[in-house]
Amino acid sequence: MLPASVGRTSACRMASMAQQILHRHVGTMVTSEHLEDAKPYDEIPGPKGVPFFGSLFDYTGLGPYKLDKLHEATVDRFRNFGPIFKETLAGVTHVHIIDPTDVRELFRNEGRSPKRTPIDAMVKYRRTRKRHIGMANTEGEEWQRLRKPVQHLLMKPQSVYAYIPIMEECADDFVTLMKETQDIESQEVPEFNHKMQRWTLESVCAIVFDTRMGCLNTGLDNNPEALDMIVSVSNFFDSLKDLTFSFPFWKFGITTKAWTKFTEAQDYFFGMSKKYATIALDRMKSAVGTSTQSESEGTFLECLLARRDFDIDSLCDLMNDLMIAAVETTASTLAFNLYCLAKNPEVQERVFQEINQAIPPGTKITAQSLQNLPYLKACIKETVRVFPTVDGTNRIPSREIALAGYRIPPDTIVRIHCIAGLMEEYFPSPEKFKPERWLRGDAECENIDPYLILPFGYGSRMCTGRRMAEQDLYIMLIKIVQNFKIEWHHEEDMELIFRLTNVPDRPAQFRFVSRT
Ligand code: HEM
Repeated sequence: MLPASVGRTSACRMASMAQQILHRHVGTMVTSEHLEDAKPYDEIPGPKGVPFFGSLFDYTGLGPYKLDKLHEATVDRFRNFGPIFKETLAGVTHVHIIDPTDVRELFRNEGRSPKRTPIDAMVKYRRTRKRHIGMANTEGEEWQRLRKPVQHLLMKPQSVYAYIPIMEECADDFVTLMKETQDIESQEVPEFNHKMQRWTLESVCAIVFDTRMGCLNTGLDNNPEALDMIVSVSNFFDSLKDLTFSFPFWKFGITTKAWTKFTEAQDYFFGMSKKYATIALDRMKSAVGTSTQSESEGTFLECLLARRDFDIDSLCDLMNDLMIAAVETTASTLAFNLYCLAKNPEVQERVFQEINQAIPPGTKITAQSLQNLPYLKACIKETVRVFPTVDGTNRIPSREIALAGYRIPPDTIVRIHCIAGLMEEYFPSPEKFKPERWLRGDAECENIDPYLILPFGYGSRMCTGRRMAEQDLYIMLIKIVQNFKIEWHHEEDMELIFRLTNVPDRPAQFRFVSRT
């Protein structure tokens, strides 16, 4: 189930890397306090490359790697160069780290307003529309201002529990859609990848837009708004990929087909956000005096609208950012989870038994019942280890620090990888799908370094949607496992490919055998 390159390196290179890792854990730990002992930045190893382009050609047909198998290339780079390497691609240099000691050190030095690289195409689009570049792309005090209210509404467990009923409603509708569209003979659900995206879109909009869009209705033709939203989301991701992986004409103001698609999709999102924000605002105005209007009571949208420090356009951009960040990541994570359950029937059976006990058929999901699903949660963790939907994040330290024994000057882009779980140098028997290792009390669990696998990033700038995504996944998996036995009846395994995030490399055509 693991990518082919894992475990392919020579024994000699692996032994040397294992030695380095061991030395770094038990030997003198180089931290920023040890800056004076650290080697110069220029000595950080890495591929040589050519002027300006760097090692870009390694990822084209001319080189050893494939861009859509970026995680394999990165594993190989770490094996060749050790736990830190430096690489230039098209004029931009990144330092890459993987060792938890270095990851901890970097986050320890990230300061109150951690800096991360923005998505340039989104910044350009927002600037052409004379709007704010958005929380995920901004930094400093402005980032803090935008993040604070969202943090409160999306990261506090109590706030996220309040979304359980609406998430359950969406998950029930998704199962109904599956049943209505399932092919009787093959028991597959046609276009299942696309349907999973419709589910995440419906669920995130139900919370952020405060409305049920109807993306899970069978007869979408009668719902042009939902249809346009689905098409716009898909156009947005396709065009963002085109803009990222081809020559950036858009940076020079040249309009291409991809740029037009990209801007039209976002104009559509903005229009929709404005429509639903206005509806909520009108509702709040007409309710003045009859209900509480506060920053902590009401729906997600009402709480944000009640704040005086948010103008309506910034709020709409924030709604779009949340929707964009949620759709593909959560849908791919669901696909990989279903795949792991299908490939490991005994694990699936244990999940089924646990769900049956915690949430007997016919009962509603509650915050309390979600506490009683340790094995399901361990399964999700194990799936994310094997299939990291987001392969990492980055930070740009504002002062000089030392990582892996090298000096890192301020403003260097340091990429933190989330693929250590695929490497035997860091993770025991990585080829085994073993949720048990994440169960509290398990000897292996106690030894997993908390900085080894950070699928949602870390610190004050970690994923704002983490709790929401996890809760949505628990609920969706509960519903699917309650209703179906999931089977993978194809000869070939599912793998991940890089498309900005890591997504399944093939249609997620499972066989769903009804349990009723
Ligand atoms: C399985 C699903 C998801 C994964 C794996 C994921 C992963 C990530 C990661 C790795 C980051 C970077 C964090 C860092 O730099 O430390 C991030 C940022 C972010 N995510 Fe997620 N995410 C997921 C779902 C969601 C959802 C559902 C939402 C919204 C409802 C969301 C909203 C955001 C936002 C707004 C940021 C930028 C935060 C900031 O810059 O302050 N994500 N996500």
